[in-house]
Amino acid sequence: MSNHSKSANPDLERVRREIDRVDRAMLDLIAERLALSSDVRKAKAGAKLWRPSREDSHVSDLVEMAQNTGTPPALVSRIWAELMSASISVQGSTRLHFALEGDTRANLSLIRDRFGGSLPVLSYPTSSAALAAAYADAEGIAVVPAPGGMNNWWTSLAPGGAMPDFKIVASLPRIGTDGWPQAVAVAAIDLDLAEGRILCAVRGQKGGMADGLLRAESGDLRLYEMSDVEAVESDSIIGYLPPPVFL
Ligand SMILES: C=C(O[C@@H]1C=C(C(=O)O)C=C[C@H]1O)C(=O)O
Repeated sequence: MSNHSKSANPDLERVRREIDRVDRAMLDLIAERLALSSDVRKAKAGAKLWRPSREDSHVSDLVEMAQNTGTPPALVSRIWAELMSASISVQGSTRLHFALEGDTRANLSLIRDRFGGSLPVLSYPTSSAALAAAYADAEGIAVVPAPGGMNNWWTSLAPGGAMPDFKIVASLPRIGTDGWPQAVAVAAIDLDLAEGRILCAVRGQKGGMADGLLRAESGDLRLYEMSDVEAVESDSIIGYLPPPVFL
């Protein structure tokens, strides 16, 4: 395209050429990153493609590195959400199955912030429908409202429930909150327990769990957030949320 301001504003032209140079370099780096993802796929050989704990700790490291340059954490999280989902979509057929109450537009933007725009998104009227669809899908991820209040779907993850190998594995939003998330992602993934929040479902503990933060209850089941893995019965663990990344 011709540019009439070319000679009129040499400073602007110079800066634009610099931006073009940076963008070309980024394009090459993106291609290089996507190519590495195909190598990861081969190396994984049958294991689950999506590793939320790797993604969250990676974004957390990047946010820390970006502190020196003033790049906003939310931007780092969103850009890498796009890059990582793109690499998963290159790798396989991961799909998101969501049921979120309230404003559809706000819910979709919550999902986009965590998963980017590359993965197929299917919506369902209820959390249990979204969970069932994700459960029946080999690489499915359910996105449902965080446990608490009327949200009792988590009881099916508890011992004796219908989906004992399903686990709560990620918080939405990923960053900007130190409290309980708005929504969580649930998938059949082995947990990598680290310095985060361990979620346990226990039955009939009337007195509560020492050091546990009660997050939800339904019938005689209670969901506690624990910080000490040593204090937890391993078969009560129904999820793990990474340490929050602050804005
Ligand atoms: C590439 C991998 O697979 C997925 C994609 C990632 C990425 O693009 O950085 C990170 C974690 C996984 O969800 C990996 O496990 O490293």
